[in-house]
Amino acid sequence: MSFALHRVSVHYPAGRAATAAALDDVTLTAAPGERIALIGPSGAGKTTLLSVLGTVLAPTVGSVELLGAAPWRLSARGLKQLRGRIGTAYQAPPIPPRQRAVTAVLAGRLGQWSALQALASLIYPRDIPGARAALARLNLDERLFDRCDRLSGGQLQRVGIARLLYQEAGLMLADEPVSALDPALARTTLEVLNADAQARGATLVVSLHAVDLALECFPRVVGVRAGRIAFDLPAADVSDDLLHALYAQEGGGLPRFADEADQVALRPAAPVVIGCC
Ligand SMILES: Nc1ncnc2c1ncn2[C@@H]1O[C@H](COP(=O)(O)OP(=O)(O)OP(=O)(O)O)[C@@H](O)[C@H]1O
Repeated sequence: MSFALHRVSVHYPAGRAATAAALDDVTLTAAPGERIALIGPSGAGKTTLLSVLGTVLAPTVGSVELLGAAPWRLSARGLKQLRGRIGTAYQAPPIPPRQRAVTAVLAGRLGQWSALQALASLIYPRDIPGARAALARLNLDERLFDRCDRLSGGQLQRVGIARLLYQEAGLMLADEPVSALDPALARTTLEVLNADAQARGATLVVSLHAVDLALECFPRVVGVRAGRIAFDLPAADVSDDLLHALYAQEGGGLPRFADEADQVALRPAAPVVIGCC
């Protein structure tokens, strides 16, 4: 098993009532190599779920197993090692503004390097060809030595994804990783992530605002609503009715990347041609 969440609930310490748990009794498992899209309305709990999978958050209730380990029973050293095997790409990558793209990408392996190696790499990047290759997969290698505060939002997202690729984690997580990219680039980028996970047998879990990208690019789609799993299905089995129920509170429109004019027919009548993944 790549991960197993059993009856996991998360209550943020801000003093919310028990009925407003960010995650509410969630059970979810994935085998190695599975590629999963998380979809659901704003506030549904997608980021919270990814935070539990990334060991950023411990559940208030329930058990978590990640890559064969129970993270919250590990020693500090064991937890650090586990975190080195789990990678996350963020919508707004937490990269120091003055950091160069090469250093930001190499940071993907900080958890796998000794403190000395990590420190030395901050002074002189220790694997420039590796960073260049990761950026090249996203057509960004010409920005290798650029400072991150001189990149656009979309370029910065791709640096964050290059860092995830460079890490070669067994469990790859991404929270809205292509929100700043145009549709064509978003699809290509998701294709790269999927291909990487497939080639290495890694598990990939990606939250997406755009339902059409989720259905086109991922074999398994998990709908999250009000902190619960609304459905967990092969993409081909996700019906328009399920999607409209998932997004009912959003006024009926389904969030998608493709042209906004076509809000009604989310799914083509014929099977989706997966130009993506
Ligand atoms: N740090 C926090 N403190 C208190 N409540 C929080 C915190 N982070 C999230 N929440 C609440 O937890 C619930 C789930 O939030 P979460 O960010 O996981 O949803 P999401 O599905 O990722 O939303 P979005 O698509 O808008 O990013 C929401 O009700 C949110 O208000």
